[in-house]
Amino acid sequence: MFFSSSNLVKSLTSSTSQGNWFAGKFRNLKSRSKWSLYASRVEPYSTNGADRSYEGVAAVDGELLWSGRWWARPIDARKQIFCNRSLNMKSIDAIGFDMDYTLAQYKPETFESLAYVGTIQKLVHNLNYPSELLQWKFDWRFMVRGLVLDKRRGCILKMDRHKYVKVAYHGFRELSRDDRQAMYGNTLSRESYDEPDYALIDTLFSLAEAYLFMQLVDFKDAFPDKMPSGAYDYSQLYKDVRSAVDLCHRDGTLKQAVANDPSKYINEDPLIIPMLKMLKQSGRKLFLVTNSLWDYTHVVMNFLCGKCGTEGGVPRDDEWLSYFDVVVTGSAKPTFFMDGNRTPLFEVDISTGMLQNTDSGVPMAQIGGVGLEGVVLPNATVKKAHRVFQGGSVAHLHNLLSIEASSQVLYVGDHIYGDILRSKKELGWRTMLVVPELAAELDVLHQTMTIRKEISELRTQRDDLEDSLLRLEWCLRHENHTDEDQQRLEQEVAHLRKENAIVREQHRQGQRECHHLFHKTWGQLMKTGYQNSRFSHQVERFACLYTSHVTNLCYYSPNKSYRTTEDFMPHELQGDRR
Ligand SMILES: Nc1nc2c(ncn2[C@@H]2O[C@H](COP(=O)(O)O)[C@@H](O)[C@H]2O)c(=O)[nH]1
Ligand SMILES: [Mg+2]
Repeated sequence: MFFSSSNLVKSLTSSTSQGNWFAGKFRNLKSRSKWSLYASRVEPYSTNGADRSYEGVAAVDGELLWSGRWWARPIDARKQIFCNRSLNMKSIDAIGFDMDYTLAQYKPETFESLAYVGTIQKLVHNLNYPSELLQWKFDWRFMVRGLVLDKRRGCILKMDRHKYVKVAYHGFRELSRDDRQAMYGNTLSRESYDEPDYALIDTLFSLAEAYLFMQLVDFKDAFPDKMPSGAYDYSQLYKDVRSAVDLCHRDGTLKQAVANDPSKYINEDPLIIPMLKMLKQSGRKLFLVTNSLWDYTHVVMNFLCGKCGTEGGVPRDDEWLSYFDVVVTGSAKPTFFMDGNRTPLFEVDISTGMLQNTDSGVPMAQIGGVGLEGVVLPNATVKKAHRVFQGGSVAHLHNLLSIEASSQVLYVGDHIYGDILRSKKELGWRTMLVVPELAAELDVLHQTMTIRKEISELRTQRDDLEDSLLRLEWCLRHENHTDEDQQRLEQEVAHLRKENAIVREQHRQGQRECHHLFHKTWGQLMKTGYQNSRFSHQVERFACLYTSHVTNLCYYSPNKSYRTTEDFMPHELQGDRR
């Protein structure tokens, strides 16, 4: 027996008044102007490039560094370094950097478009895809990192940390909840959502190819007869796109264009040199490990660190090399980090690009490169002072840097798998992930603070309403009442059901709209509903630190002890509910 009749009446009265309160809240939230106000103020897409406009030119002389006059706490959230695993920088002897999308932030609107157009040209000219593809347009804002591409079904998915698919598109058509459930909802045979049937969109390099794949899926559905003979299924489309993209990276399509005009494709960053100087001054050894080859690395690093002004020209300048103790190009990460990797290490002659095998001493041409035209390499006088390598393994690197324990190394990269997961898992290096999308995400988080609080309150109200309803339904079914009480109960149950449906829908809609303020298709990068997204789950597991931009290191002492925020179990988040 749960209630006496008089208790029941009391509880009904309180439920009813709660219902009125909901109704008021509902009206309040129902006024769409509030949402539209936010919608109009918030850029609905996240952008890959963090907004750096607030930095100003003074940064060049170090004034904005943590040690400068302008240092202030708390640090602007967009510049903060967030900590998943405590890290005392005093124990770090060597700091390494990845180059592409870590030190060099590519401009998505130009660089990804270049990759998109180059890939289409290869599909049409090398793989017999119809020439009408050449007219296709690319929306560089559409795709985001963290999505999973289902090669067999031609779908793209966003999932939560438990690998439940929460948003799914086939081509550019969103799957209904029922279709999504039918395709991905079988809890008994949960997929790993990994290669070979799935591809993770975990680097910013993959956004253009994911977009193109979805376009091809729609195209194949609409015009199956127009596809080239081999493209009989979606997986084959994916393979073709992949090989076309791969070729763009290898044959100079992308790199020659960047070398011709770096400022068109790469954001300048006046804080790179102050950051490197500051870290070097602190006594740390600095190294660069990039998958890019020497000539391209020189172009990009020269642009970032050289004194080439804002015209986009790249005058000869070798100064960037002086900030690094060791530079490894063509590193073939993540294999570079693997235990037992026996890849030979070559020393690069930086003035000719020729390779010298460090074991046999036989000079040879750069492996894997096409030779970029118009790139001026350093002259022979500087080559003795700086050591640049190609290939090799982490064991070579540890030797070159005299590293005894891998926990003395911090590596900063952008690729969760290639840079972070392997170096952390295989080696135990400490890691920092650069997530440029974070800056825009933090902006929207800030702007939606009030609205998210209200949605969370609505969620609590929904749950309370549901509990009240379940309770009354139970009483109706299992207890004996006078006819009069029975009638009142039935009325109340009917009333609560209505209220519950309204609040439920209101909460669902509010949450959906709020998510779409982050990105109109995929929502918040780090969340799916109330759960962490698969992407943020990986960030949490493998990146000791994460931040929106590599030069945010400028705002902290190189001896800082980064400490994690407190973990919370659900029961600790009860607040004053007693
Ligand atoms: N051959 C391919 N190269 C690729 C692909 N995607 C990216 N890249 C190249 O890798 C490096 C990344 O450098 P890092 O500094 O981040 O280690 C850069 O040169 C890219 O062009 C690909 O699909 N195929
Ligand atoms: Mg990179």
